[in-house]
Amino acid sequence: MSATRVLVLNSGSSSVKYQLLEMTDHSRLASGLVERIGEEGGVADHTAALRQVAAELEDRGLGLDSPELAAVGHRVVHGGTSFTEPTLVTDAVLAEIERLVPLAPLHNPANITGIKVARDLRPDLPQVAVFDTAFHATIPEAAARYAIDTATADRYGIRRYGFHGTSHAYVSRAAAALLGRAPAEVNVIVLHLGNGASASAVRGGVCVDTSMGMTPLEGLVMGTRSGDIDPAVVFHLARVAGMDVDAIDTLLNKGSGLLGLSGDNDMREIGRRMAEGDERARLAFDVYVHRLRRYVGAFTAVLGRVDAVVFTAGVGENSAAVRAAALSGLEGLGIEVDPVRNAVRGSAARLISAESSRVSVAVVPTDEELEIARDTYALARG
Ligand SMILES: Nc1ncnc2c1ncn2[C@@H]1O[C@H](COP(=O)(O)OP(=O)(O)O)[C@@H](O)[C@H]1O
Ligand SMILES: CC(=O)OP(=O)(O)O
Ligand SMILES: [Mg+2]
Repeated sequence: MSATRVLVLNSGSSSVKYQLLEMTDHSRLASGLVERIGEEGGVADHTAALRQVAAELEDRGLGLDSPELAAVGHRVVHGGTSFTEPTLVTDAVLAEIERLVPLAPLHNPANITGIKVARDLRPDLPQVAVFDTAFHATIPEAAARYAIDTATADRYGIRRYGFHGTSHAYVSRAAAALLGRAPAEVNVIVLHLGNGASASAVRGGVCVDTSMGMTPLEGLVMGTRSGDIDPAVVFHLARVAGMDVDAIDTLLNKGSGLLGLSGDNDMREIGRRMAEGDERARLAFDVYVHRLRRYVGAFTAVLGRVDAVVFTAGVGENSAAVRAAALSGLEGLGIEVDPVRNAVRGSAARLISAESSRVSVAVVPTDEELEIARDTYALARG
């Protein structure tokens, strides 16, 4: 029996998502989610969560001991400058991912635990790390550098890395396919709007800019993260409000964004409240879409010529209101959304631009797990 299956593990700060994929036809054999890790009513920690994943697969006759399993692919959020491609995990690779923990304290520790548990269960199996940052490694220095002292920046790894790379890679390719063209021929702005959110500018299949920075805090307004903010706000909160660094970190990462503005981090809830005339919800929505429009303008300038603006992830795939509002008034940039097409719901990649729009506007469902599985399988097969 040949091994043609890949298990994908996406360990987040408080959840573990998994998918088991058959790579000959890309069918999904199993998928699931363990939530509320470390919270009341949830499992104790990531080790317990991963053991639960293994047990769930075992119960369905799809356990990690299956000879059909070719490899395990792990989403690793931060690869720093060390990892720009999917990488077979060795002790040295694991040590380097650990060294990068200060750059992604919420994410990398969970990813490391996932790798260790899977390796303990199947030491003979290739474990592959697929990095959120890798697709952004092509961003030129002019866009990746922050304008701070170069020696300090280099010493502490301070630069733009970018995240959600597997999604930006998958979606920019799928958008080219939707336009019936090769990725090398098209310039695309991808708007990945999930709980975390980021925009990227992709020129001919190569990423040239992105909104997230050294960490996943910069850029767009997110569910609980502020996105762009004057860095002096941090000094002000420390000096005037007397907050310590950890409290400010928590405020900006977990208590800001839609949640901070309105009390709700879920765009569906914002929509419901807006329909009832709730002004805080309206303001949160307006701040969210204003930031999006700003990045579309900026990345239009970065790319020079834009063939498509593409919406993806939970909000991007489902919220016609966000899509319409974010791109309203951009006729001058050749961007026009067709209201009827935009209102159509569905799970397929689709165009929502008007006939007269110079730039195509599309909705393309993302599939980070499939992208990770493909990268993993390619590497495991050698
Ligand atoms: N029908 C919908 N309308 C508006 N927003 C939606 C809808 N369905 C899901 N969302 C939003 O998608 C977000 C989650 O996106 P998702 O890509 O699943 O997140 P994650 O980053 O956790 O993978 C939620 O905050 C939710 O507000
Ligand atoms: C990097 C990042 O923001 O990931 P997520 O959207 O899963 O929080
Ligand atoms: Mg997601």
